[in-house]
Amino acid sequence: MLKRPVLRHESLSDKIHRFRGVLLIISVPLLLITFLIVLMPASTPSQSLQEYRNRKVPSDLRSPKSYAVIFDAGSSGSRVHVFCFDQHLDLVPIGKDLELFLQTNRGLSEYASNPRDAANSLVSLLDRAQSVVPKDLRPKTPVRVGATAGLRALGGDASNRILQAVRDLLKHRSTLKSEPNGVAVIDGTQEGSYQWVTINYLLGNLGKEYSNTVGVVDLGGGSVQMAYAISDADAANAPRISDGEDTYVKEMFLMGTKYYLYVHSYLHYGLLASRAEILKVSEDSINPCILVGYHGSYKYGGVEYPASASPSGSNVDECMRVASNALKVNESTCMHMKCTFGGVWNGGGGDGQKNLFVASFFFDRAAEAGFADPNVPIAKVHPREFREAAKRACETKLVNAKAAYPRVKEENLPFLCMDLVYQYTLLVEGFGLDPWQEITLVKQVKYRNALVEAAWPLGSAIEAVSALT
Ligand SMILES: O=c1[nH]cnc2c1ncn2[C@@H]1O[C@H](COP(=O)(O)OP(=O)(O)O)[C@@H](O)[C@H]1O
Ligand SMILES: [Ca+2]
Repeated sequence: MLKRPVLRHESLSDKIHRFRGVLLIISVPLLLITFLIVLMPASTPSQSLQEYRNRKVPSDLRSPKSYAVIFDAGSSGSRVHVFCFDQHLDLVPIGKDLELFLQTNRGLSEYASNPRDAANSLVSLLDRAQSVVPKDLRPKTPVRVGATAGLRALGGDASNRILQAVRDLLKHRSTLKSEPNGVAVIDGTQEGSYQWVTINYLLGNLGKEYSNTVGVVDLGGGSVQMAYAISDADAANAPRISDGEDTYVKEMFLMGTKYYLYVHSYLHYGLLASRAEILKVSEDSINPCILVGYHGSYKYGGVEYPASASPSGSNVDECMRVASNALKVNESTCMHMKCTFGGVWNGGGGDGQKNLFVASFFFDRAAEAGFADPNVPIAKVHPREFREAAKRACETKLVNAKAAYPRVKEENLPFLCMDLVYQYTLLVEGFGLDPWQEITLVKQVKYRNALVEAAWPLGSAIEAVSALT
């Protein structure tokens, strides 16, 4: 035991001399720890997921449950997902469901000139999300806000001011744990790879060989992503990219397995953005994709495009020609072995792409057009069904459209032929799929007898939670 110091003035060197034994005992382990920290490689989030699954953490050292709150600030609406994981990184119920999922139908980018209103549009989602996380776990529960194509396209100052207002909101209105870069525009590559993780996690594919995983396509309002696992050899031969471009191949460690993911996101080619691209390439305001009887305009990203039907009505073949021009399928030069569209490498295909899970607007429009059952979360279809449905829609007059398509929202009716043609053209001419190949349209995936949204936030939650230990 240390002796009580006597009350007298000692010089620093006297003190060091007197406590040299203690100092030696303390400094040796400290030096050792410092040495280890310096030598340890910085772990990436995906590495930590592998470590998380492989490491045995004594259960008394960690709370048995970890929550994650993920906001998806999409171009056409904001959503919040709350997940709860056990120690094995399996989802456990929150109430009677496996996730809390809520949404608004106005994206943050629609409040471009008013960052405070943008942030306030998340208040009700935040309050509900926070209320399902037990109070004592809130300060340990990561909260992320990932903004996608809407803020990506808005860019610059306006986007930064909105993100800052959202950070302020989280700080003042919640006790959840903010991460340093937790409120941000996520890049398309991240969005695509999270979507791949979500679907393959829910299907129980993580940890299997790459050839037993499924590929994903996610058609949002502003952008569309494709992601699938490729072989080591294909990854090694992937085209080099120049500065400023997104890399094509992302390396991920998941459940003890290393994957090479081919990922690409096409900004301006989401379903709502594509309407603007299609209207831009038709010579005048007359467009062969618009239902006869419509004379008006289409507003996207703060710009208004004149949009009117041709007197002879919409026509599936002519509309396909315009859609194909909008995709620049044949126009741009392909510098790689094979391209999708716009000069983008196609990833080489292979086993990781043979099974495709196609999400978001593909499912919605197929259900609205009547060839996917809206009450079942998954539908197996063929790309040609989009063309067949398009043909029927293109032949419909606007006056009859409401009765023929009761599920379609009023504002989308004039564009139904355009949307279905675009979806077919994107799959077949853009991504090069065989019109007769079976694909799976997916809204939700069944996981332990409950349904979970087939969207990227779960992939982000898995990453956030695995980085906690
Ligand atoms: O959690 C989800 N579950 C099911 N569908 C979703 C979810 N999140 C987004 N979607 C689909 O994506 C469409 C809109 O895309 P979003 O607004 O996210 O555009 P973005 O991804 O281009 O930013 C929605 O209409 C819906 O079909
Ligand atoms: Ca989205």
